[in-house]
Amino acid sequence: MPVSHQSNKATLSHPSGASAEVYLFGATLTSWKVSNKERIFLSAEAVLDESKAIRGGIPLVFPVFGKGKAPHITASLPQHGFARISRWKFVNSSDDDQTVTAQFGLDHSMISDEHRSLWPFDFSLIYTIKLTADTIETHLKVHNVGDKPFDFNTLLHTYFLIPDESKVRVIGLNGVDYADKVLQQSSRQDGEAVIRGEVDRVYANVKSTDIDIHYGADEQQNGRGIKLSKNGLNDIVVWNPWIEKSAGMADFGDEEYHRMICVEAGQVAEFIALASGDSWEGSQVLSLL
Ligand SMILES: O=P(O)(O)OC[C@H]1O[C@H](O)[C@H](O)[C@@H](O)[C@@H]1O
Repeated sequence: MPVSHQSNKATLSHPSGASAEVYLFGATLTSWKVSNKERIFLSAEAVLDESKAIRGGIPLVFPVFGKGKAPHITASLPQHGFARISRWKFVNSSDDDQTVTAQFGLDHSMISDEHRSLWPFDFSLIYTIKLTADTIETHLKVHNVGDKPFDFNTLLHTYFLIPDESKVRVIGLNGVDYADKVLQQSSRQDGEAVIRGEVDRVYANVKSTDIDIHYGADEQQNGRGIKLSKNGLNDIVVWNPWIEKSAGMADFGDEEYHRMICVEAGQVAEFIALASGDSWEGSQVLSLL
């Protein structure tokens, strides 16, 4: 079966051997394997019992990035919103010669009463995952099905599994202005982004559609890296928690920062306003470099 189900997750299997795993909790993609190698980081300490957001994979940020700021209505929502901590439903699957597709859905009737009272809008999200022999696409559609407009942020918070954080290079951000959340200042990227300490940056309006994550280590064994191609998503967040933040996270191993980098495509620098009846779409395709 190209798409098989357990009570809490779906597995996509491509005839080439590529595969992906998606938990209904958050519609969090937790694994993407190509050539028998895992490409996505999932913490060994991740909590998978639906009591908190999954640490790793591709958590879906919606409708707010980080903590919302008063007086905006998202101010009382949990960090990164409710989509990643809500149970989605499986919508359907299909496959043809090239592609295995699975769709997941979340709407206002499915979130907790608390979240619905804090964010009282009628919305529908459709998350489509398309797996080919050597790529994976994750596509989000947001539909305002109510009679009031709403604002939202969204982000595909992708954790990449990398061989060595000290060697990774993120290319495609040169000359882009970013908010540095560690130094609490604005800067402009000069050349490639690297990890030499805690990094938490929001790059706004990234013109390049392609962001290349070069592993820079053991190419023979690991491959060169991953290309992230974004569509309809303006911003890129780069995050590595480094030593102290890692030690402070219960669901993240102290040394795991060596083996991950988050490069996250989304709409977070500004809210998107969605009028009644309107919809919005954004996606990314991951491929091997
Ligand atoms: O710990 P979480 O709520 O999952 O957030 C993890 C990280 O997400 C993003 O990358 C933010 O820019 C970071 O500031 C945040 O620490």
